[in-house]
Amino acid sequence: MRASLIQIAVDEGESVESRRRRAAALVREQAGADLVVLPELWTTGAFAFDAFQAAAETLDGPTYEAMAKAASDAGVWLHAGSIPECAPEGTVYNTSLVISPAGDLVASYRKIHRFGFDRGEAVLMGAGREPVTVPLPDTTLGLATCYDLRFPELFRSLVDAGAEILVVPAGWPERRRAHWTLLARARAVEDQAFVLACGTAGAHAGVPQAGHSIVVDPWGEVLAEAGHDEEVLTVEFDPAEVAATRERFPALKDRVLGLESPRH
Ligand SMILES: O=C(O)CCC(=O)C(=O)O
Repeated sequence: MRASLIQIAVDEGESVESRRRRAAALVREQAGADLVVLPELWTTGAFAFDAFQAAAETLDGPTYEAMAKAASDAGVWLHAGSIPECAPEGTVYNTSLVISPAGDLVASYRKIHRFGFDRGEAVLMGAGREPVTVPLPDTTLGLATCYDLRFPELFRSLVDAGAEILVVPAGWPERRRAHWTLLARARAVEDQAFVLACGTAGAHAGVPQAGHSIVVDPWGEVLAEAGHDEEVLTVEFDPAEVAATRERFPALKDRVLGLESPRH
C-alpha cells in the first residue's frame, strides 16, 4: 500500500477557499497512491475557535464536494481529514470524512474526545459517541482524531472491530510535539497496527503547529516522519504485516478483560 499524508499549512493569512483549492490540487498530485490523508480541521485550523460556527458545513458541503472530485480524479481512497460539521439539529461536530476512489462518502467519524477542558472545542462542539472502522479492499481503517490519541481504550475498540491501520488526523501544537510522537508509537506497539498520524504545519490563533506527521509500523518502528513545514509524506508498507506481527508476538491474545475493581 502506498499512502500519502498531506501535512498542509494552516496559516491565518489564507482563506478557507484558497486552502480548499490547494488541498484539492495536492490530493490530485497523489494519483498512484492507494490512500491519501489530510489533517484535522484544516479548513479553519483546529485552534481557530471563532471560525468554527461560520465555517461549519454539512457532510455534503463544499469540502466534501471538492475532496470527492479530487479523490475521483486521482483514483485514491481519501481520508479528507476533519471539518466542522453542522448537524441537522444545529450542533457542530469535529467530523472526519472518508471518500472512495469513486468519490462516494463511505464513512464519517465525529471526534469522541474533545480538546480544551473548559474552552475551545470542548465547549463549542458536540462529542461523538461511535467508534468507526472502514473496510478497504485488503485491510480495515480505524478512525480517531487528534486528542483521541491520548485514549488507548478507543483504539482497542477499533482493533476489536478489525482495524489494522489507525488513521489520526490532527492539529497538534508544537508545544507538545514529544507527546505526539510518543503516543503515535505507543498506539502502534500496543495495538500491533500501523498508525498514520497526519498533522498540520503553520500557525493560527497564536498556536504554532507541530507538523511531524508520522507513520509507524506494528512493531513501533517509525517508517517515515515529516519535518515542521508543509510537506507530503509518502510511504509504502504492507498491511499484511499486521497479521504477521500479531501471529509472531501474540500479546493481544493475552488481554484480560473485565477486571475486578482495585482493592484499597
Ligand atoms: O492532546 C494534545 O496535546 C493536543 C490535542 C489537540 O490539539 C486537539 O485535539 O485538537
